[in-house]
Amino acid sequence: MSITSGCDGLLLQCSALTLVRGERELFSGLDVSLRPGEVLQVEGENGAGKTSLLRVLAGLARYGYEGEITRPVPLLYIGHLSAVKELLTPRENLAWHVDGHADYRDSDVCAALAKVGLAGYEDVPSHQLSAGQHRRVNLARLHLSRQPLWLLDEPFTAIDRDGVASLEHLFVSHAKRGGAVVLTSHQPLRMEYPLTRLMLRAGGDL
Ligand SMILES: Nc1ncnc2c1ncn2[C@@H]1O[C@H](COP(=O)(O)OP(=O)(O)OP(=O)(O)O)[C@@H](O)[C@H]1O
Repeated sequence: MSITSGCDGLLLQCSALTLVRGERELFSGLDVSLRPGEVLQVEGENGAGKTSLLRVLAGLARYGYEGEITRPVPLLYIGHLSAVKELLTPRENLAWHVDGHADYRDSDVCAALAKVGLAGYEDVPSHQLSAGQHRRVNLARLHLSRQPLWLLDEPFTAIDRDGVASLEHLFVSHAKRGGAVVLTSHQPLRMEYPLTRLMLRAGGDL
């Protein structure tokens, strides 16, 4: 995969971001910029605004915020809730996500499922999968991704220790290829790669 960034080398930029949910201002004056090769971990206690921030950065929230956000490159957002359709199999779920990209083959889909440990589960109805296997179906999208920027909300939820290590390895590979990753997580990352950390504090302090 070759990755092209914006003209100033940025994959994402937001300036003076203020986020309001309900009656509460979650934070204000937040500046974030992502360059090729960066991994940013967003931290903070429950309710601090991590999911809200990622959704705004992904362009999924149309109101409730002020500030300027520039997204010069395609991005992949994977939220913390399961996007897996229960009536479809893992193979059908992934195929649905890449629908419209004629150059993805069924073998690519199966290879992505194998990389997240789901070889042999391709055609099992998704409602028969465990919580961690559901999560892995979602995360298999990373192996098919051509988007330079990944925004991942709690990617390690329900994932076992080996799965977490594989994901960390995948993030580092993506960053080394010139991509960037923003992820939320309550747990410390163990990857041997420079990490930028952003702590959100409930009440608005950054
Ligand atoms: N649609 C909404 N309307 C009103 N308030 C909301 C909405 N979505 C989120 N909130 C509130 O915004 C705050 C931040 O929520 P958010 O989900 O971004 O936090 P978080 O840091 O991701 O939390 P967690 O670690 O528990 O996942 C919470 O107080 C939540 O109740």
